[in-house]
Amino acid sequence: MLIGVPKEIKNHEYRVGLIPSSVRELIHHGHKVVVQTGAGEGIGLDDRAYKAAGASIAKSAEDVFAKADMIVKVKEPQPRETKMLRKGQILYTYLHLAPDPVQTEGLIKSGCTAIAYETITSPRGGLPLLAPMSEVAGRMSVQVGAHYLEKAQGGAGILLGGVPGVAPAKVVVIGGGVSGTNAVRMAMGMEANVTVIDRSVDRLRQLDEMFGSKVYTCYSTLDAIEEHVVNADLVIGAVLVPGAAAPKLVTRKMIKQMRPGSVVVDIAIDQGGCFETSKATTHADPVYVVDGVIHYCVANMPGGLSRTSTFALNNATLPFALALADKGAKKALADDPHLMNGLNVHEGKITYKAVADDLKKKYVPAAEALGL
Ligand SMILES: NC(=O)C1=CN([C@@H]2O[C@H](COP(=O)(O)OP(=O)(O)OC[C@H]3O[C@@H](n4cnc5c(N)ncnc54)[C@H](O)[C@@H]3O)[C@@H](O)[C@H]2O)C=CC1
Ligand SMILES: CC(=O)C(=O)O
Ligand SMILES: [Mg+2]
Repeated sequence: MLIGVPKEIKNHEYRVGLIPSSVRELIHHGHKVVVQTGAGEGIGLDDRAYKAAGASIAKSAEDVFAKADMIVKVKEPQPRETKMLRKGQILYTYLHLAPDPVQTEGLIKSGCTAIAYETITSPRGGLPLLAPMSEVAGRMSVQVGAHYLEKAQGGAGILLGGVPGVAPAKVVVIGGGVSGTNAVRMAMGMEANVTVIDRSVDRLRQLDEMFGSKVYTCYSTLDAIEEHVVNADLVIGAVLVPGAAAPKLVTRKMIKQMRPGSVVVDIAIDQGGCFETSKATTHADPVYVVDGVIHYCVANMPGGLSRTSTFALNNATLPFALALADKGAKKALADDPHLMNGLNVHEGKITYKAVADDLKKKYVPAAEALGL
């Protein structure tokens, strides 16, 4: 199979779909790889490194999309990329379709086979291709939250950990999954006062065992969210209902009651966000203020730590890239129900139920769409 890697074009996105060592693995399996010139240069992976791994270098994204049987990317295709996709071509990348009718329509029209990293599952549970980026985003959320709490950034001028004799900041993490747990870990490390809210008691029990008495665990109800959010200095939104648009758990009224100069970081923004006041921002212009509260809603946070993130992502994506290349989409999907859960759109049909439901579109089960 010919595998193509275009340069990412989303704002300040320097991650790349395949690193040279992944290219080498694919070539070792008998495949060919074409990489757009400069695709990895933002993170120190230049064309020479790709050539040394056995890839050929293409001058443009058009070349890559025209030649490749499978496109391996990081972010959802931008409109000018979607236009280059075609029937029979595999697109393997993050998609986040539920809050994005325009992209979904583009993928339907293209006829391509679109496999979303974020809905592939694991026999051990969880979302193994989302997890590494959730780890990055969760850890980063506390770093950016601390930054925007600084006075010069518009924040309240509060140090997360306080100092002896001065109380630490109150950090509230909503959603205690992968990103939430990593946020908790960092906030604890900075000695903040940390509360984590989840709707899964099992998850709260695990967090309690993991972190002990230094973290307050709280069951997710409207009352609990309101009580903790209005008193917080930093709120991190980290919920997920896989594939579906994020529930709006924090209302505008709650935001209004927070102290001015407090900060909210909506990690869940790629699924539409869990604050009523959230709208997606970019690394170039990451924050805005609503009712005195700073909102950080960057939809590709790991893009800001692009080198670490690219290597972490490749560790998770490579096994499935190899399966897709070795067997072709249909057989690879048929052989592995967890990869099959990644199929979101195939030949014009939406094959992921939560996406179809959220967009009020027709759902066709993946096996049926593939003719299995
Ligand atoms: N902005 C960015 O750059 C990035 C965003 N993400 C996004 O972060 C979000 C979270 O991802 P993960 O941590 O991997 O998900 P996860 O599935 O590991 O954790 C989600 C948690 O949310 C909880 N939850 C669901 N509904 C809830 C509710 N009503 N109240 C409280 N808790 C609730 C679940 O019980 C679960 O523990 C996803 O939307 C993901 O796409 C991930 C990486 C980067
Ligand atoms: C998960 C995701 O959307 C990202 O890493 O950009
Ligand atoms: Mg505890």
